[in-house]
Amino acid sequence: MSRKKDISLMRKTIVAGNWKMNKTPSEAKALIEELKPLVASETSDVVFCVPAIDIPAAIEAAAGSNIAIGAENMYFEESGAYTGEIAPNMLTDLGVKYVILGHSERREYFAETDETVNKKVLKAFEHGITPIVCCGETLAQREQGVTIDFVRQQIKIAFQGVSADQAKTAVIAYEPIWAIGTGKVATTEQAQEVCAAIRACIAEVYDEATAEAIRIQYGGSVSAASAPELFAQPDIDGGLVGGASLKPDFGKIVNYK
Ligand SMILES: O=C(CO)COP(=O)(O)O
Repeated sequence: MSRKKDISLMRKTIVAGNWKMNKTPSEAKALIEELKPLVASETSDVVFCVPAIDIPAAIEAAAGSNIAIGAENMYFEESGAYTGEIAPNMLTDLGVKYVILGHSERREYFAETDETVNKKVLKAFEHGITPIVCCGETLAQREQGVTIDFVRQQIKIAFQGVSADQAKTAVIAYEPIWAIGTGKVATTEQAQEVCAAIRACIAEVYDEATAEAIRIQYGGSVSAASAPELFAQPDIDGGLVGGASLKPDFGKIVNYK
């Protein structure tokens, strides 16, 4: 299914940084102060997803700017005996607006499954937090030619029980695992092909209007050099940026036009 660029213009670009396990609270404050003027933008939504312990400092440092603060993970219960976990209401209490769910590093190192990702997605919506739902294939899966089937399956499970109105507000991040932190960015064609397939999957599960509204990011070694071409693709509405989100280059990625 191919769609015209003029349709994609209706979706506002969203560029999110994923800091991963980097920066102490005081370093977070300093970095946000440094990047704040660089990421000012009228055309893109800008999100900094930071380690949970950095959230209060990040919220304070970002106050009055266009930066929204996101979390990198959360649990799917509001309270209870879940040592070490962070509840959605703890995040909203601080002013968190977004949460990354199902990042491949969480799936690989912390045993997250499509089913736990789905529970978290439902909980995020219940609490008014916009989920950034991650999906993406391994290099072996790409070489076996199963990328699209695999990603479709991840998305279908992640969105089980999510209403069309909720799905319209969600963000999906397509991050091929082989492109994360490797400097090996997917080609524009590869990224566009899978993002278009994700949008077609959303159209199948819901309807065209939902598919046209949902925002789909590409992630995996996004840089100031690769962002303009990637983000100009009809089905790519911005990026989820790791390493480059910790540097002044992030400003160039946000203001890629
Ligand atoms: O995992 C990523 C963002 O979530 C991508 O990381 P890099 O941009 O460092 O490759």
